[in-house]
Amino acid sequence: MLRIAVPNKGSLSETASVMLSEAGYAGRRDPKELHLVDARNGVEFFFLRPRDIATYVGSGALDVGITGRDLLLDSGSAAREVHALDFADSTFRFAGPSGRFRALTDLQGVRVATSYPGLVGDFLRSNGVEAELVKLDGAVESAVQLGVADAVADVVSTGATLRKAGLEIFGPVILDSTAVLIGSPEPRAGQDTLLRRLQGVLVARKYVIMDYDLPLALLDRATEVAHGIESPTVSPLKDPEWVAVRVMVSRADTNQIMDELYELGARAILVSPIHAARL
Ligand SMILES: Nc1ncnc2c1ncn2[C@@H]1O[C@H](COP(=O)(O)OP(=O)(O)OP(=O)(O)O)[C@@H](O)[C@H]1O
Ligand SMILES: O=P(O)(O)OC[C@H]1O[C@H](OP(=O)(O)OP(=O)(O)O)[C@H](O)[C@@H]1O
Ligand SMILES: [Mg+2]
Repeated sequence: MLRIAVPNKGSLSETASVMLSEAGYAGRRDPKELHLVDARNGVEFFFLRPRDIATYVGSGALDVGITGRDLLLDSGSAAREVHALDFADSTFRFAGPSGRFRALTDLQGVRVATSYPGLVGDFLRSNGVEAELVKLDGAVESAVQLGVADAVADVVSTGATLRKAGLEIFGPVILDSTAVLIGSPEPRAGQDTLLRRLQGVLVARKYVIMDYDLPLALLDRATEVAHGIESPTVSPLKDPEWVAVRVMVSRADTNQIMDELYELGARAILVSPIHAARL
């Protein structure tokens, strides 16, 4: 049985569970449940703190897990990133009081508060900067105001938390992070099925199906507007001068593509969601 680590709390927990459920796996009924056997799918779930997941997977105790790329790198564990899962996107940045710091080198000799000392320590070392790391558990943005640090290094999404604390981003991007599927150093049996299922969920979220009718003579030009993943499906209509076309398009581009196809001469353009996919 494939043993899968899933975040039990925090920013990653809900979306990770929704993705697994869309991928056809059983979900826990009680949020306090720590272990769940899904015999039908041949997998076992362990609900753990996201920060600990890389440790379990890297040691080989569990086969795969869902965590943040930033947490994986911070852990220093031997687990590897298998695939990005495209949620909980964030950047990891340095920030300080407005105008106080400009460049990374300004951090030489100062106190930097973070809950990710592994990640930040590695970054500073590899850039030849020596700073004193102040390890905190969370709410790192308050550290400057409260006088325990001169700057912070933390997760930034909208930037609202930094702004409220009177801090300003400076220096290079430490990391672009997202939720990731991680695996133990040696790939495990059953891992590929989980990966394919999760990829199917990502495709279903990212793409829609577009159907439209079109004069056959315009097919090449319509294919330039929406070429699909491989090639559009083209079916005959009763009128021999017209065809029905089916193509996958990016959800984000849907309306722009509909406008362009309509301008070209396509009619009866219909868009439907994809519930599941295996490409
Ligand atoms: N505001 C945010 N937007 C996007 N991703 C975030 C945000 N906050 C945290 N993350 C991501 O979530 C992961 C951290 O998970 P964690 O469980 O610590 O979340 P949390 O909400 O901070 O929970 P906790 O309150 O227990 O610290 C990291 O990968 C981080 O990049
Ligand atoms: O850029 P923003 O959209 O404001 O989001 C970033 C904030 O969100 C997270 O905090 P969280 O709420 O998880 O609290 P924590 O710092 O105590 O973990 C993160 O640690 C930042 O503080
Ligand atoms: Mg947090």
